[in-house]
Amino acid sequence: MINIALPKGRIGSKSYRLLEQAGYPCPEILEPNRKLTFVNEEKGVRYFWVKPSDVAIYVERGAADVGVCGADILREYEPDVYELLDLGIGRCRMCVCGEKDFFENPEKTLKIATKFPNIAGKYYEEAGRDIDIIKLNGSIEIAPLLGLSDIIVDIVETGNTLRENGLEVLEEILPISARFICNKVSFQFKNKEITQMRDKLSYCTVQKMS
Ligand SMILES: Nc1ncnc2c1ncn2[C@@H]1O[C@H](COP(=O)(O)OP(=O)(O)OP(=O)(O)O)[C@@H](O)[C@H]1O
Ligand SMILES: O=P(O)(O)OC[C@H]1O[C@H](OP(=O)(O)OP(=O)(O)O)[C@H](O)[C@@H]1O
Repeated sequence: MINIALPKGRIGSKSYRLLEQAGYPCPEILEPNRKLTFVNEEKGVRYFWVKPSDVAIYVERGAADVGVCGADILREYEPDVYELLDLGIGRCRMCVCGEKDFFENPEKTLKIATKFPNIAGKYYEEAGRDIDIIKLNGSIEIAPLLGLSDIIVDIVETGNTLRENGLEVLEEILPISARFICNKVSFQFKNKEITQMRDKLSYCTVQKMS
């Protein structure tokens, strides 16, 4: 049995559809609901729906063999897992954003609000910039408007949230998409099944792009 952790939320249904196309359906799953685990005995898979930021924890600790996780989470928490495939869904960008007329004073500590302190910290560390990171859990775009921070480091997809709040992208840090990840021990002991799943997913991903 292969245990698969899927993220609830934005990329949840898309991830499941890909797995379904790859030949791993669970008849009971229509949309994520209050039941959080689903088994398809015939195909030998068990799905779990968990918080997007928890997928990597389940996989790293072996509670799930494989999972679908955004590259933002992987770069932020750096879990000890294998990244087997870029699934090409959940595309967005990690960016530095600020007010349109933002002027950076290099003499002053730069205040940065973000959900991603590790990504933001590393980015500015490389530039040798003196920074103060303010960790928030959501509605990051409000921080510069209220003077809590000078800028933000956050995910940008359509850019609508930035526009609606009078902000813009100042710099792009990294492109993001969902990845198929795998527990290191499972990759050794369930190698045949997991490799087969990766290959079938890869085929579906390529088909989707062409
Ligand atoms: N506009 C977007 N905003 C945030 N994440 C996005 C966006 N577009 C794609 N993603 C991807 O979708 C993943 C899941 O995002 P989602 O918004 O469902 O969860 P979340 O609200 O960030 O998680 P949590 O509930 O744990 O706070 C992200 O990790 C990212 O890789
Ligand atoms: O470019 P866009 O398409 O507007 O998407 C980007 C927005 O979506 C995410 O927030 P989310 O909706 O997850 O809410 P949050 O404020 O609770 O993080 C992200 O943090 C941005 O605020």
